[in-house]
Amino acid sequence: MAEREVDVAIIGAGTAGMTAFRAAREHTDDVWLIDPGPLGTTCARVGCMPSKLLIAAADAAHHVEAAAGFGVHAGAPRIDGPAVMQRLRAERDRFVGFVLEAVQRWPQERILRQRARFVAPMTLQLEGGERLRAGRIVIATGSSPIVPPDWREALGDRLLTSDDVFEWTDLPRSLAVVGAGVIGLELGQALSRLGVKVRILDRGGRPGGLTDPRVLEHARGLLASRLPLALQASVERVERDGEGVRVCWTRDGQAHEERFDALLCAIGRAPNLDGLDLDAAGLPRDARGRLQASADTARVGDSAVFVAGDAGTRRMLLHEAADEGRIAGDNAGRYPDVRAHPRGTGLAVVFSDPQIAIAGRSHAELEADGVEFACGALDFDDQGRSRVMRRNAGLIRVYGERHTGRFLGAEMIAPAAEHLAHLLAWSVHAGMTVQQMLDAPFYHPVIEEGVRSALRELNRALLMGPPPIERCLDCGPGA
Ligand SMILES: Cc1cc2nc3c(=O)[nH]c(=O)nc-3n(C[C@H](O)[C@H](O)[C@H](O)COP(=O)(O)OP(=O)(O)OC[C@H]3O[C@@H](n4cnc5c(N)ncnc54)[C@H](O)[C@@H]3O)c2cc1C
Ligand SMILES: NC(=O)c1ccc[n+]([C@@H]2O[C@H](COP(=O)([O-])OP(=O)(O)OC[C@H]3O[C@@H](n4cnc5c(N)ncnc54)[C@H](O)[C@@H]3O)[C@@H](O)[C@H]2O)c1
Repeated sequence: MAEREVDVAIIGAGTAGMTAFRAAREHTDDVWLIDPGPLGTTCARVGCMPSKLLIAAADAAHHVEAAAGFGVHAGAPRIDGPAVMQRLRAERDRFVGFVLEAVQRWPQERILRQRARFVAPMTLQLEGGERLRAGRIVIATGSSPIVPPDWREALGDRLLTSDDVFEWTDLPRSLAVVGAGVIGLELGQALSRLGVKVRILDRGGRPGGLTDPRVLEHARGLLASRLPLALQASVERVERDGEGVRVCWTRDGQAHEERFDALLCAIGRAPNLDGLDLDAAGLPRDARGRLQASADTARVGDSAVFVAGDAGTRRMLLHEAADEGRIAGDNAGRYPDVRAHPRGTGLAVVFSDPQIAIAGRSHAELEADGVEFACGALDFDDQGRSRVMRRNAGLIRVYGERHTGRFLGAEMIAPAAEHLAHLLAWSVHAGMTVQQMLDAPFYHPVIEEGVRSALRELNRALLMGPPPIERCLDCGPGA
């Protein structure tokens, strides 16, 4: 059997694998990227980009309906499903094209379009029969939607995941969405706004991954008023009903049953490790069979194997995959001179309406770490600029460290949360105190004035500032 000795083998050519490839090649040319394809990354093909394209169409429909609140009457929007999906797929293909162009610029002989699995420590078997013995290996195989096997068996092709949605040529009439995590909320709300009869069911009560009890309570009420959302709903049975599906669930002791065209399963994603035959790799794994890599080196134990992106155990987010790919690739390239790279500040955004975001450390993380912290809050109901735009719904809570006044993080369901969260994550990243943030300029009238009000309350709670002046003039009317 052909066996090739190589310096670095990278399994998976998604975002993490591609950044790892680039970083490792700074140290050696003998770097091999292995992926059966289709290339183009989850982000561009079936993730971040197509989901945001669907949300953009939904927002357009929503703005038409919301215009009446300003006295502007455009009539009921007519949704052309095939046109919505056609634009989505065309733009999606454009984004995928950019990724493919980048791969095509690399030395093609170093890209092996095959699936890999371990047959021994540091030895990979490729589908085509060849074996690679690698000095270092980066595992960047991404993740896949979790689908209960009995649901798949019962529903067949009427069970969909986010991987299927962006291939649609038209919108369905109705859809059960199971899971109100990031994917369920984003896709469920967008489809609902595009006229699909949607019901979102979640067995838990933490939509969008929020952890702050007050923000959570606010979010539950706000989302339930805008979305067909049932939290703490337990799906008891799913079955095929002709061309559609029947979903039976219970909530508060009450049984419900409803028929839909299909069921979108959005109950989480699991790292793609099953096909790797990790037992043969001799790598330490946790109780769930996942690879535990050091956050700042991406290295698994004291092995020469590194993990990056969704294949690891940290947050499944694009910028995390890119960072980890860079760290894993750099360390695989320079091995054994492994270096620690400080990790970026936490930042997560759900593109629902209102958006949900966590910047810096979450409430749950601060509690788990035993940090002494205080909170400030602002309800956007009366926030000046938000009210002007009829987007005055949401709550932000900001956290600061007692004794030092250091700003630690925030959770929110808020208008323009994607922007507020960046501002706040950057403040955490820069190590700012709450007072330093308050000394920075705030324009008027802007949504950020709401953040200032929350920070003033926080500074007071830290005993580092005066009591906020109710309806103060420099906050702008209503801020
Ligand atoms: C619907 C959806 C929306 C999202 N929206 C956002 C968003 O708005 N913002 C955000 O930050 N994140 C978002 N994400 C998450 C983000 O897309 C992922 O965190 C990121 O793309 C993961 O990149 P990766 O490199 O780890 O995996 P991938 O890009 O999936 O790459 C993994 C690669 O490994 C290959 N592979 C697997 N097994 C093998 C094997 N045995 N041998 C060889 N190759 C193999 C696969 O073919 C694949 O090409 C979204 C995800 C989804 C599903
Ligand atoms: N905007 C973004 O950044 C973005 C967008 C989409 C996806 N992503 C990434 O993809 C990951 C996966 O997203 P996801 O939404 O699939 O997972 P998730 O972990 O965010 O949410 C899964 C939800 O499903 C619920 N659930 C689990 N089992 C269930 C069951 N049997 N019945 C009913 N509900 C059940 C859970 O309570 C949870 O609320 C996210 O964690 C995120 O990292 C990010």
